[in-house]
Amino acid sequence: MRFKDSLRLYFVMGSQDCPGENPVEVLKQAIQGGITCFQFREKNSRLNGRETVELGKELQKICREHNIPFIVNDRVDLALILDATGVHIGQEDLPADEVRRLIGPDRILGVSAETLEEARRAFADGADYIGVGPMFSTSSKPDAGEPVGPAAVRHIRQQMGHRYPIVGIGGITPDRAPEVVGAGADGVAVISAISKASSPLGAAKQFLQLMGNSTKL
Ligand SMILES: Cc1ncc(COP(=O)(O)OP(=O)(O)O)c(N)n1
Ligand SMILES: Cc1nc(C(=O)O)sc1CCOP(=O)(O)O
Ligand SMILES: [Mg+2]
Repeated sequence: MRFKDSLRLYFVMGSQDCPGENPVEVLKQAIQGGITCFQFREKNSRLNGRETVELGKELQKICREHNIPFIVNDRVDLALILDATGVHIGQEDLPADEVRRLIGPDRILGVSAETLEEARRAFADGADYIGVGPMFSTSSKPDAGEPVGPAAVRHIRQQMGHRYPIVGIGGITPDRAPEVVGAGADGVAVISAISKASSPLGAAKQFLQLMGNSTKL
């Protein structure tokens, strides 16, 4: 499977995203439901460094057992400690070209991009894929800006062509996912619609069912 195909249903989660639930169980269910990639995003959480590494190891093990790419958000140090598949960084994080140097050629590098200029720069700096968002309003990331909508994906895709992997993120629910892939994204990245669903397994299934064979422009 090409990495691009792993972006179809990209689940992003940290312990802060599933209050009252065990993140390990949430991830297991999401995998049963069919997620294709996972990002460990421990952000403003209550865990200390050691607890973060311990949780990361548990989640990484489950991903390995199911052949799911395991991406670490923001932290190159944690990605290296966990021997992660890759790392995802945003525009306010370390520069993408420096991160590429640190992680080497074989790990996956994801970079957030809102505009065509940021998208071009990300790929020039060594990104394997970009995360474009927020697609819709979101309560999972208080510092996310105004929604850029699927139109931002459409614009980047039309200008850059089909070679570049793109995932939409932010406020995406199963019923809105087809708009995002219809605009040209390879897939959707999702926190709360899976982590806070009464059944993460059912939610993941619903995403895949509704996206069906929705194709890119
Ligand atoms: C797949 C994906 N896309 C975008 C983001 C957002 O990254 P960033 O802008 O650095 O914000 P934080 O996630 O660090 O709050 C992402 N994490 N994943
Ligand atoms: C982590 C993240 N990044 C965003 C961006 O726009 O770059 S929006 C976002 C939060 C996504 O969570 P939910 O699926 O619950 O809306
Ligand atoms: Mg970040």
